[in-house]
Amino acid sequence: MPLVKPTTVRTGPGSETVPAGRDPFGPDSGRVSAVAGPVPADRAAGTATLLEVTDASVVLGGCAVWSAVNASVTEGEFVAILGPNGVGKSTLLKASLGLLPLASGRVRLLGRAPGEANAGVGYLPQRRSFDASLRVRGLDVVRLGVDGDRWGLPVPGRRSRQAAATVDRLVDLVGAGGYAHRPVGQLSGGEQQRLLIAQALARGPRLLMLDEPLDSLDLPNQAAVAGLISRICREEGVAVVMVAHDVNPILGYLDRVIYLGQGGAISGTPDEVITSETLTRLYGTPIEVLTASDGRLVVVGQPEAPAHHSDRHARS
Ligand SMILES: Nc1ncnc2c1ncn2[C@@H]1O[C@H](COP(=O)(O)OP(=O)(O)OP(=O)(O)O)[C@@H](O)[C@H]1O
Repeated sequence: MPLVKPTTVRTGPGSETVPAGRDPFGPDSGRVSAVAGPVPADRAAGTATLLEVTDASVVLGGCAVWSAVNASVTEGEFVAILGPNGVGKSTLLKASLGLLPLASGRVRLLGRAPGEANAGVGYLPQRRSFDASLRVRGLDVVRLGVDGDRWGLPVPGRRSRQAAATVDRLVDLVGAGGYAHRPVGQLSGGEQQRLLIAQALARGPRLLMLDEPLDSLDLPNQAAVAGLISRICREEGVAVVMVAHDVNPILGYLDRVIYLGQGGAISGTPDEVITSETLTRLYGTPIEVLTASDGRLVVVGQPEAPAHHSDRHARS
């Protein structure tokens, strides 16, 4: 029987999306300005359920990736999806977005069926990087998030100015002003990641879904990008669901974690979930969680992914 501890589901006032072409942070947007100060406490700590996964399962290539998963994300929360390689962390994001089908159960994203509300979600897929020879500027990468759906067609003057202003605000927000004019292929991994986060914020999403945004960054850059994501969550009121291999760079910022194991998931606060007892129960094998002298958590004995999942990235 899968080990699943359903998360608390709080209900709220439903959802809305920002129509394409409107400045997502403009005065009529209902959104918090990308350069404004902290959001009011009631907005940052809202009660609307943005993502609700109920008794869900996904089957890929004839094999169950996970089943009977329950999880939720509430407005303003910072939630990490954790677990070993191949356990289905990216699959949970993709199924939530309607990019992969559910075999059973239900997902509601911003109060709607998967795929119906994606304009209100900023999604950063796994392992995006730019070829070193790419001459496109960082600014243009962010701009693609604002009006990339127009496939290069010219936009009227006022909308073009609005889009440029939005790009400027987003570049400031992620601290990329010093290098956004340079070709993106020449930027460091951390700089590229900041620009991609700005792109994901371009439509003024209520929810950011980030798939291993700290992957392949060095420790100082992991800390800096983790701090940036937390600031976006707290100050802009954008909920964050982030897939991570290592919880340590984000541990101090997290409201909750969803820990995936073979057959199910457990969610709760990091203190509740990342314990020897809970992970041993999830994996059905002895797991030890050790705390290093600097406060970092080390999970010992975590099982590897099932063998049939070894070619996962080739097919996703
Ligand atoms: N399109 C697909 N067809 C068949 N199997 C797939 C497909 N996409 C993913 N899988 C399998 O589903 C499993 C879960 O993949 P997923 O990428 O979600 O894992 P993950 O936990 O995010 O892994 P990692 O930590 O390595 O990124 C993988 O082992 C993979 O082999």
